[in-house]
Amino acid sequence: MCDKNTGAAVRLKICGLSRPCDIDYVNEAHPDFAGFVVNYPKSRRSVTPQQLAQLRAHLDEGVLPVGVFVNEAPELVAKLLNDGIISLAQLHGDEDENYLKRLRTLTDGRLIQAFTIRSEKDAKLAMQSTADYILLDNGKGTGERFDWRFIREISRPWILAGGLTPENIRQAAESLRPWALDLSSGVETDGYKDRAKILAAAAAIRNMAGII
Ligand SMILES: O=C(O)c1ccccc1NCC(=O)[C@H](O)[C@H](O)COP(=O)(O)O
Repeated sequence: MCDKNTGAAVRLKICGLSRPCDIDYVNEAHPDFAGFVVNYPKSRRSVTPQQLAQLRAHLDEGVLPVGVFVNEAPELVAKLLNDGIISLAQLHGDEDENYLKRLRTLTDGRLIQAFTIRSEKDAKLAMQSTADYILLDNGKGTGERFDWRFIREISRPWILAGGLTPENIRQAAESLRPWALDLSSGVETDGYKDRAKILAAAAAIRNMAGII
């Protein structure tokens, strides 16, 4: 069975929020998910768990906060889920099935596992994840697409990420029919989230409702 996103509108995730004004922008645009890169100083988008809690407190109900983690201690990921600071955890490092198993003993929270897609084999491997959702990406917020030809049959809900912009998400949604689209660099200007681009992405998604 090819479980593409048939019928239902595609969901939108805006990722890499780090400033109070970024929260204002997503509260105005109302995507389905708002992503925060947590405890990963190599990223200019990284926030501490304390900053995450402060930012998240101002997020509108209905925009679900997602913590993005790179090889984080499962205890911290579980605590943020169990305390309701985040609604989902996105695992964006080298987390394996043992890591997921350990995390499942600590929390019932929903998990997204990210995969870097460099070949058809990578895409096939992603299908085997026991996470609730898989996210297919070009890396870690690189702003670049992976080769979409590597994606064939996807028999589970999946999130498309990497190099998406307000201008190309319609084509992406129509041709690949993912469950959700994830944008970060594509809604930034000079390295910061851009209100107009976030609103344009949300408008593009709304205009697609009923089309894909
Ligand atoms: O954004 C980062 O800096 C980052 C760092 C470490 C792990 C993940 C990270 N980003 C994940 C995302 O922002 C999205 O899931 C996705 O990669 C979108 O990327 P982009 O191509 O920039 O739109």
